[in-house]
Amino acid sequence: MDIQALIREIPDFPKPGILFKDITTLLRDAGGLRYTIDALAEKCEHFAPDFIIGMESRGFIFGAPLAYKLGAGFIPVRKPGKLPAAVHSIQYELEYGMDCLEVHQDALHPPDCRILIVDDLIATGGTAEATAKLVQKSGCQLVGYAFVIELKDLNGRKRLPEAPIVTLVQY
Ligand SMILES: O=P(O)(O)OC[C@H]1O[C@H](OP(=O)(O)OP(=O)(O)O)[C@H](O)[C@@H]1O
Ligand SMILES: Nc1ncnc2[nH]cnc12
Repeated sequence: MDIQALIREIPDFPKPGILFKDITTLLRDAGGLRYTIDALAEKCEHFAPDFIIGMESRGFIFGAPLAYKLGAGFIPVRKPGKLPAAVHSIQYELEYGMDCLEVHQDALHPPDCRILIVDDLIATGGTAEATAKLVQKSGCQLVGYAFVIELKDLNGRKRLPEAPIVTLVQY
């Protein structure tokens, strides 16, 4: 299936010069959504993750159903002030600004568990890099990354700590 045809492009959002890849048009297409989750599952099965870690908010949309399909648990990484228990925090740079991510301190265990990072899109790689640092700090095994979309010109994959990267659509 051509899922690229279901991803809408919006120029100058949220700032001038950014060509925004809008996944809402993919998500509302039942066949497109199912295909996307199934394709991610097929490409990620061999990672045999114990947990998928997904970043707020678009990482939740793909991370949770992928965890369900792979028989893994799901760990949310959230924007500041949203998680109720003690957190680890990390600051990171976006294609269009700075942000911070948090994860529950007691979520990443046992120390030898296998973690797959999942998000909708990799641009500069800042979000995934920050999440990888949270995983590595915990001592858990980072087994891979999976993204629906990769913006190749931004070279995000160069910033990621060593682990295989799966992407479905490249621009
Ligand atoms: O590779 P990067 O340059 O870090 O950019 C990619 C990140 O940017 C977007 O999230 P955003 O922070 O816009 O939040 P959202 O998911 O809540 O829309 C996207 O969902 C990725 O998480
Ligand atoms: N160009 C882009 N489109 C959609 N989400 C993004 N996150 C970072 N850059 C983005």
